Amino acid sequence: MNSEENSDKATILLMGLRRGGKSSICKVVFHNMQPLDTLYLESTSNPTMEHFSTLIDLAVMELPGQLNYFEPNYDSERLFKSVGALVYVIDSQDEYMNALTNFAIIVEYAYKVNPDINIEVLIHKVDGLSEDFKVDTQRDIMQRTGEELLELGLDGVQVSFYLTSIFDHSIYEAFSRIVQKLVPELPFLENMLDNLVQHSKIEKCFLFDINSKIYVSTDSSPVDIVTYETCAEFVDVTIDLHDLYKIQGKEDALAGSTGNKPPPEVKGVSALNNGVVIYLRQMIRGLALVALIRPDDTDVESCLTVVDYNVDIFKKGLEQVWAHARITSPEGK
Ligand SMILES: Nc1nc2c(ncn2[C@@H]2O[C@H](COP(=O)(O)OP(=O)(O)OP(=O)(O)O)[C@@H](O)[C@H]2O)c(=O)[nH]1
Repeated sequence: MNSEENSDKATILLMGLRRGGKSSICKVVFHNMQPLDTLYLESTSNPTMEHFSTLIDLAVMELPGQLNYFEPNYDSERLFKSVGALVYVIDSQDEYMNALTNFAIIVEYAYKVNPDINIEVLIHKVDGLSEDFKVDTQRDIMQRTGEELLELGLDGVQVSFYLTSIFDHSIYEAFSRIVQKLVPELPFLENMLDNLVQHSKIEKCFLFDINSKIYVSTDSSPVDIVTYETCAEFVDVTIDLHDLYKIQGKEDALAGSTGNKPPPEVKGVSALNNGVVIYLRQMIRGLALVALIRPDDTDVESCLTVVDYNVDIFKKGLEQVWAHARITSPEGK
């Protein structure tokens, strides 16, 4: 593991006991694998590291459940020092007492070598639990974790908990919040989005990473999971449609008819049946802005003209702020 390579990246460390769901989470969120296909994933035996670039250069490292991080020839200190967030996956469908003890030991060590580390717990595979049982499990895990940490004298450590499953949007929502904590420009971005919302009859907007459907920022109004799902699905639909035209574009290029025109910007607008208009525009660095617009008594055309104008300004703002920011991913994702 080359820590020089990732020292300037926001690194997320994914840990947990065997079969907890770590590889599945990586494959589904970052590689668009269908959730059911994860049933056949082999157990991971070596640490794996993946790099992604959105607004920040992000690395996600998965440590296999059977690895002993504290054996002398494993450089855990260097590892934990270079990490922005420790994400610990707990299988909620399994007996989790061992996981909680293991988690507390890891937190004790991680916090000692890196007090700035964000500690996040995914109470995972909740698709198998009834609504009541979900709440009980969350309460039980939070309480027991608190007790374990208290015993180690770590009661001041902040831990965030998320209920997740790869079979719905909860895993994307959790990762969005985890990644956002690692974006230093977040308050500034939120401010820009709030400005956009105020001046454009927008109800809610998200800045999505197109590949993973993680949102790297949103305006400051609360996020409702249904709204997030609608917007994430609209990203998929718009990109699929755009890809159809991309093939057409390639054919035109072969026929020599497109010249040196830049590729067309991805854009999509659609009316939902509750009077809301959903709007998508491609931004920089593989991002897309998705907004829910409520035109009310204004006519839709003039409302969209204003939105277009304001989104242009927002995009220029993003370009200026990130013009000198480095992007290192060779794949340019
Ligand atoms: N029901 C349900 N099953 C899941 C979920 N996420 C993962 N699984 C299943 O859990 C099993 C183990 O998943 P892995 O991703 O291989 O677990 P891991 O933590 O990477 O395991 P190791 O590589 O052994 O450390 C697989 O059969 C997945 O299909 C989930 O959200 N819900």
